[in-house]
Amino acid sequence: MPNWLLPENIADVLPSEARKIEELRRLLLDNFRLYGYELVMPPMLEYLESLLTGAGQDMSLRIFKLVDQLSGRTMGIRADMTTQVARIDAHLLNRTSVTRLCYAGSVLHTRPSGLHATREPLQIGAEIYGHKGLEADAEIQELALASLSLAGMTEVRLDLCHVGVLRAIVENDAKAQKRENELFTLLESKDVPGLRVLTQDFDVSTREALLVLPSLYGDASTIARAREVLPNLPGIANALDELELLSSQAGKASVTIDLADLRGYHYHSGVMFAAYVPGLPNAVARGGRYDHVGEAFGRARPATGFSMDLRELARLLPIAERKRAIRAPWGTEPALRQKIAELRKAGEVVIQALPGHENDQDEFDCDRAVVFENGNWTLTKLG
Ligand SMILES: N[C@@H](Cc1c[nH]c[nH+]1)C(=O)O
Repeated sequence: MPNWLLPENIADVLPSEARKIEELRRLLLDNFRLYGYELVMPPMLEYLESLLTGAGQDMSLRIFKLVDQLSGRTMGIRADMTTQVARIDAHLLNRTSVTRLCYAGSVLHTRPSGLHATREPLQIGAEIYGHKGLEADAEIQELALASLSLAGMTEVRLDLCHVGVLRAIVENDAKAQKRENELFTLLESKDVPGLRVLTQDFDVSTREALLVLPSLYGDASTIARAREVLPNLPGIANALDELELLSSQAGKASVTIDLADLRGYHYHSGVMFAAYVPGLPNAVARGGRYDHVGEAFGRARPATGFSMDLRELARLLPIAERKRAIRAPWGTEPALRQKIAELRKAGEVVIQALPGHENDQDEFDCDRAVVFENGNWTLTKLG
């Protein structure tokens, strides 16, 4: 095998793509800042226990593991930055007020999350800690949609669901409680025959509610349908109220309610959303409430947030136009160097041609040049 081959679902990012990704990263982080989010940079790897704290069991399967030569302990490479940021909020910042944090960095997945998905997403996201009301969820939803709009996505579908519905159904039935994880898996894949088998000895009302969940899918009117067919439990009513409010605040995005869509990491505790755009089978952004992660770190803090993969998002954007640039000769003469410095200070790309490579500026469109004319270095247009 040639030694320049990369592992499956791992890829280099070449110049034009890298530029799109980087421009998007700056645009989104700058926008997060306008909403008051502070940037944090958690480490690429940590002790495994810490990465697993508060995260669902599926997280362990997603994490690459290695041994720390200094401590002999097992370390993991992060598969998701959200729980790392929750750790920062819980332990390092120790604030009692509302804290808004954002981040951007590579994560690694042992397996790709979709057919053509990369195993090294470039995750960018924002999280709010310290507010348990729906207002924080609404802000996160707005920020996620604003981010997609900034990235040029005009057609967005927002799938909303709520862990509270399943939790309320299951809490009522001791047998169902013991099988909660299996229920999650079957509901995620909408495996109704599997659900029928698993729920055989559950309470009749629990069973009926669980079997109807996969069919509670569709536009916002699904909420009214759910109120009719699901048991009248306070947890369910509350979850449906929350979904109703958020679906009314989705702006131009088209809203779909899917009460069985509990995909993603199993740390979410309330409303969850996934955003889809044409051309991408996997969700382009995911988010939701996860109030118990901070608790697992020893400091209960309500939390909600969203994240997305910049690589996936950038793939959907048109190829960036070649940037205009200025060609300059290579030289050490002070007047030439000063002219070049001035142009760069003014934001121009100036590429000094190395001797013998005068026409090698693939990435750039050199439409001007610095030339020596009448005793001065001046700028001239190239035809
Ligand atoms: N990190 C989660 C989404 C999320 C961010 N904050 C809360 N939820 C994911 O990638 O699925």
